[in-house]
Amino acid sequence: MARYLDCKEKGEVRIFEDTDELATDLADYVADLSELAVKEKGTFAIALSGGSLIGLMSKLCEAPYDKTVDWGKWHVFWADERVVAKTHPESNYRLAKEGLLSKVPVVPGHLHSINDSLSAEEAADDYKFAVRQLVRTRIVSVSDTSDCPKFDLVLLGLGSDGHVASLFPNHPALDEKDEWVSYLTDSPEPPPERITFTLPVINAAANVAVVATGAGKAKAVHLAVDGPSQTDNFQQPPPARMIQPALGRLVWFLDTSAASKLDSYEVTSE
Ligand SMILES: O=C1O[C@H](COP(=O)(O)O)[C@@H](O)[C@H](O)[C@H]1O
Repeated sequence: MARYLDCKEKGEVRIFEDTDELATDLADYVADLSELAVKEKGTFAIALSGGSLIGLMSKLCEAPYDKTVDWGKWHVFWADERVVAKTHPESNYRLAKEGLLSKVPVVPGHLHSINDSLSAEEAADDYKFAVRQLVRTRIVSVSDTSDCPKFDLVLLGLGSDGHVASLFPNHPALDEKDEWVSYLTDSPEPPPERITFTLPVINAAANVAVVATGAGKAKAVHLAVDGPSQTDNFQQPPPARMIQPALGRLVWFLDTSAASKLDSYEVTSE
């Protein structure tokens, strides 16, 4: 049975007994947002991350979602990508293609992956240009408060160091205020070359979900949701704590292990 915790500042926190229950709720959540966006504007612009998130989305390939989701209206982006060939084992595109996108009828031309023949810097510029074209043609909405794209949903994983997308603790990419896409050549986790949506873009989304499972993520979840204490001595809040959609809705999907160090929420329903 899932527990739902609510906090005005840090969004809704959903805690599940196991990853199977989490995956079922996550599939419902994505399918509902897809239906709403398609009804309202004719497309669903979703940004995926890599890592364990993709395995947790696998129920979307199964009944009823394989038939009920309007896959033809999906436009898929990557919140972060490793600057490697699309066939490389570290490619987030490859992970999503193999684990999800090759199993559902998404239109191949609606998969907005990076140009993997460019350098990290060029790939970031190129991706920003590609997103800009899709904002111009209204495939992706525009934020009500800035010139940023407003994705219908940005799905994020969470690193045990608190990173989201490829926004790592104390990295200068976290300070980016103007660019939509940043590049890294010094990622603390391999591979070193990556591109990532910046905080202004993630925080302009209509919906952001952070998905984390396992005890290895518990400290990062606590620091992101409850916030660091003074004794934690952080130069800067962990990246996941900086996910604060301006007008959008933030939902955390956690299993009990990842939620086990949370301290500051009151259970509102069961
Ligand atoms: O490097 C990355 O890590 C995060 C977290 O991955 P996980 O396997 O620990 O869930 C992921 O969200 C991000 O997209 C990826 O590039």
